[in-house]
Amino acid sequence: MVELKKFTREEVSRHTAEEDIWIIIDNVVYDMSKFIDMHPGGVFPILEYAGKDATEAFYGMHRQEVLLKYNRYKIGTLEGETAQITIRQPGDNSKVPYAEMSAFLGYKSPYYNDSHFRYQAGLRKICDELKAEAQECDSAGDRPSDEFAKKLGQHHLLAAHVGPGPWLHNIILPGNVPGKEYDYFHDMITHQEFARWGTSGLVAGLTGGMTISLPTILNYGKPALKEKLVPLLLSGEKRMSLAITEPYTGSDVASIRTNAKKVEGGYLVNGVKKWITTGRFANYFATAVKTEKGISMLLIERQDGVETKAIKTAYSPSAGTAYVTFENVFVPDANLLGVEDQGFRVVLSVNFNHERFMLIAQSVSAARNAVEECFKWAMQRKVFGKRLIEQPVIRNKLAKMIASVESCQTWTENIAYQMNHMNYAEQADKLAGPIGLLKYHATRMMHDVADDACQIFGGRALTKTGMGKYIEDLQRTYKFNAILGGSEEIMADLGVRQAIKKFPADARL
Ligand code: HEM
Repeated sequence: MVELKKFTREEVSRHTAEEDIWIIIDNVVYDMSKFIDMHPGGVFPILEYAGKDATEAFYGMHRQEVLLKYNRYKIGTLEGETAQITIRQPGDNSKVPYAEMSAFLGYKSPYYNDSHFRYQAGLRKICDELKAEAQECDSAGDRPSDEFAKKLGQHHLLAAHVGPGPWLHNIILPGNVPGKEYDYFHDMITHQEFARWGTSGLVAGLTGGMTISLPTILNYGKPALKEKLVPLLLSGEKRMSLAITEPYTGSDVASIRTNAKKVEGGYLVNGVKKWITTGRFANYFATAVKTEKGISMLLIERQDGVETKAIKTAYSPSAGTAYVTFENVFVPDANLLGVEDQGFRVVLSVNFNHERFMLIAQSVSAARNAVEECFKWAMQRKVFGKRLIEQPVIRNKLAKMIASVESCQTWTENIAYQMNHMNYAEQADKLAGPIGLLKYHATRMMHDVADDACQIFGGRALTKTGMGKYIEDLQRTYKFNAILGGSEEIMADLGVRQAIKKFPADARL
């Protein structure tokens, strides 16, 4: 590594002309001469700090990542002074209180073992390294590239999104974790780490559609279909969507109108599907159709007669949310998933418990990220000569945010523990209600956290780049988790109805 030059503060103070302008941030000296005319904040703010220490002013207006991006203007460090501010490196866990799950901040936990810690550390590094690319794609609204999807595939992270199961058994996951060890705590960590990107649209587009649709092939696909498609989907070479909802019907699967007419060797499908995540760029659609005596599930490959149109939603077009039209599309018998007219079973294999668990983990993580953002901002932002954190109203908002995030995390961990120790049938019997209630609670929590975080960040929470960019994403997109995978009202009602079923007939006040 090249040793940086050492300067005294007095030496820096002599570089104040526009064509020869130096500034100090922490213990580092930057030469702004070539950058000043390109500075997005204009020439004047930099001129004001010419030759001076701009640390406090800089951190009042920029995220730390700006320094990493413009590292090339660094020319030296201050003689005899050490850094007071740590520059976060890819893979680092935060040391800010409540910014990580407590077990990852040195607190005791009955749940986590070495495999979970190793996995989180390995995954954090990968996610941090891919973060800038993910954020660029999400804000441009682009289709996540094949190269990007394949990077996830190479680390087996598409397979990890689907949850614990045999598809992970012969692979090694980040942190050198054998896939066989992958349990619902690893799974929770997967969804939490990806949520830290603050790109809910892109994550939905890259992983969401596949996570909820692939189980239909894994559980009900014919062996030849499975053998051919699963490797392509888990490596990121192909994309897949679940196509159930229609303009006429959301959760009410029985009322779908997309129709499959039996013809020789297969089916002829006609109909429309709406709100299909990943649909705009999916190669395959696990599609609910009406057949002669019931609902069936067909795997439809993109071909002539399949049209996908983007639906403009509040989150990034990278989600690939689509309106899908099937017009006289021939689907061979080999692509029937499960048994004709018994598609409900296949729909159930999508495992709504797992989908909801994923949404819960993402919600808690996005809210926890907001806690860290707000805590840092409140500590460094000065208004009327005082740091924000010195205002009791700000501390009160932070307290509410922290308490609600921690309570949701603790409940999520309890659910993960139950999922680890119950088979599918027991989970379906005992956990549908609690998971429904937790999803309802987690997204209500997100609503409150997004609201408080916005008030703490002010106008910056309404700005897509800069200091408040994560808060802006949270407040614009948190409603997706409150609606997708079962709306809050349905989740809350499901929780209580399940509890009523288990209410003892002999219980009285
Ligand atoms: C290494 C030195 C610096 C670099 C690389 C840099 C870079 C940037 C960048 C990339 C932005 C756009 C940020 C965004 O959208 O979030 C920005 C905005 C800005 N910068 Fe700097 N900057 C530097 C130093 C300074 C200093 C010393 C000041 C003095 C106070 C300053 C004041 C501003 C202001 C006022 C804005 C606009 C902020 C806003 O819209 O809220 N910058 N700077």
